[in-house]
Amino acid sequence: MTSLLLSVTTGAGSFILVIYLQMDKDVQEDEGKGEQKGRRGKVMEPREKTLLMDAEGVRRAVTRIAHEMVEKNQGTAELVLVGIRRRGVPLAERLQRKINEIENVAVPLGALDITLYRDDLTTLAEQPVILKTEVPFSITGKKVVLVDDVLYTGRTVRAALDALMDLGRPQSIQLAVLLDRGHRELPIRADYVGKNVPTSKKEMVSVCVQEIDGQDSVTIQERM
Ligand SMILES: O=P(O)(O)OC[C@H]1O[C@H](OP(=O)(O)OP(=O)(O)O)[C@H](O)[C@@H]1O
Ligand SMILES: O=c1cc[nH]c(=O)[nH]1
Repeated sequence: MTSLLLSVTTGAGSFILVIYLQMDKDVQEDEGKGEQKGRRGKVMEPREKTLLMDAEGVRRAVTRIAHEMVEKNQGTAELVLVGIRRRGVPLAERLQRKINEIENVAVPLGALDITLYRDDLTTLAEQPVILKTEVPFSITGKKVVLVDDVLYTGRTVRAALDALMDLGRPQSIQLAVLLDRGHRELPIRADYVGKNVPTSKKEMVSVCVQEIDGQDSVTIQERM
């Protein structure tokens, strides 16, 4: 309850007038509890997560991309997969397994850490964690498919291209991502996309994979 104190002076003297203001019942009851309320007193959840892909959706996207890769490259000759750490790596492993199911061929698989190639390396507040780059085969002359979970500004992929070029001279480089959320800052596009999702820059997309996060999902929410 909110009250208003008014000092009133009349011919009969001065007195204090107390006016009690009636508020929306649900606002009134929750007053002082520190929760964020809407105009009608309802608790607002501006950072609510929305599910964009569940485990089944992720599985279907990986299966479709594997088929598209085989189709586009007319088989698996000279094809190699390189996942960008961290979540691009388990996705690349799944694509490798799927391609094996389709073509009965185990295409070579590598993992790339792009940290030292990031264009914001010198401005990072914390000491960056450098993970291992493991590409145990020559990429020279190969059709490399880079794999990552999210494509946003394109800066991670730019760094990955530089990291790859330091390893050899591929015949071509293609890009596969589970989710493309737009807002590119560089002239980069994906050859294979699990799902295109128009987003606002205020939003954050999170990909979870079983191997790292204990479940497969893609969610979107407002940034904190
Ligand atoms: O197109 P971009 O603007 O570069 O964004 C995409 C990258 O952002 C995420 O990685 P992040 O740098 O957040 O690190 P993470 O792999 O540890 O999640 C994601 O895994 C992509 O690699
Ligand atoms: O929303 C985003 C942007 C970059 N990287 C992500 O993983 N999510």
